[in-house]
Amino acid sequence: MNESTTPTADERVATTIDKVCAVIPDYPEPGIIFRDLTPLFADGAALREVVDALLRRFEGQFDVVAGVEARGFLLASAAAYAAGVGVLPVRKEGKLPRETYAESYQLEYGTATLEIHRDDIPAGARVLVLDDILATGGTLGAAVKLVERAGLHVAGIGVVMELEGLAGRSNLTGHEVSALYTV
Ligand SMILES: O=P(O)(O)OC[C@H]1O[C@H](OP(=O)(O)OP(=O)(O)O)[C@H](O)[C@@H]1O
Ligand SMILES: Nc1ncnc2[nH]cnc12
Repeated sequence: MNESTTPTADERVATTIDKVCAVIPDYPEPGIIFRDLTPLFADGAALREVVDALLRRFEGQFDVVAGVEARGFLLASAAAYAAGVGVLPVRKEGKLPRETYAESYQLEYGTATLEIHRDDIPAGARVLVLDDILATGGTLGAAVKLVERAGLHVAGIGVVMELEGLAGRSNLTGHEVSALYTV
């Protein structure tokens, strides 16, 4: 908390996230503490608060918003609409019909591959990459590599929640990473 008694916008958004996030032990497998943000997405005021907070941190620094399938799509399309820019969908493998770049990665509970179309966004565009959670950073690390392989510039990375103990930032060195809430 800051020194005055009035919480800042960032403190308020962190309180909102803390209040609405559901914590599910042993999902999807034993030993994982799953942080479920669907109650946040279901709450119009909370959704607006987090999207506005993410946009505030990167105002004027991006031309397009990338969202990582699936939960990142919810944030990216809302943010892109509010900022008046387009969306770059970073998809799980096998969903995009034209030529793609692909990157495989590990996450807290498995492995996967992400893809983007090679030519959806003009080279040189500044991309804000959004997702709900930064855990090991495997997912966002792969998304960043894809954006760069497409000749685009990563303007920054925004997440609602960072699971600090998993050191995901180590997969994202050299990039500005902003988390609204850290646990
Ligand atoms: O930092 P990491 O260890 O890579 O984990 C974070 C990723 O895990 C979750 O996605 P998930 O792959 O479960 O897919 P979903 O969005 O389709 O549920 C989450 O939405 C992030 O994208
Ligand atoms: N612990 C976790 N909770 C929710 N989503 C995740 N993605 C990776 N790890 C996660």
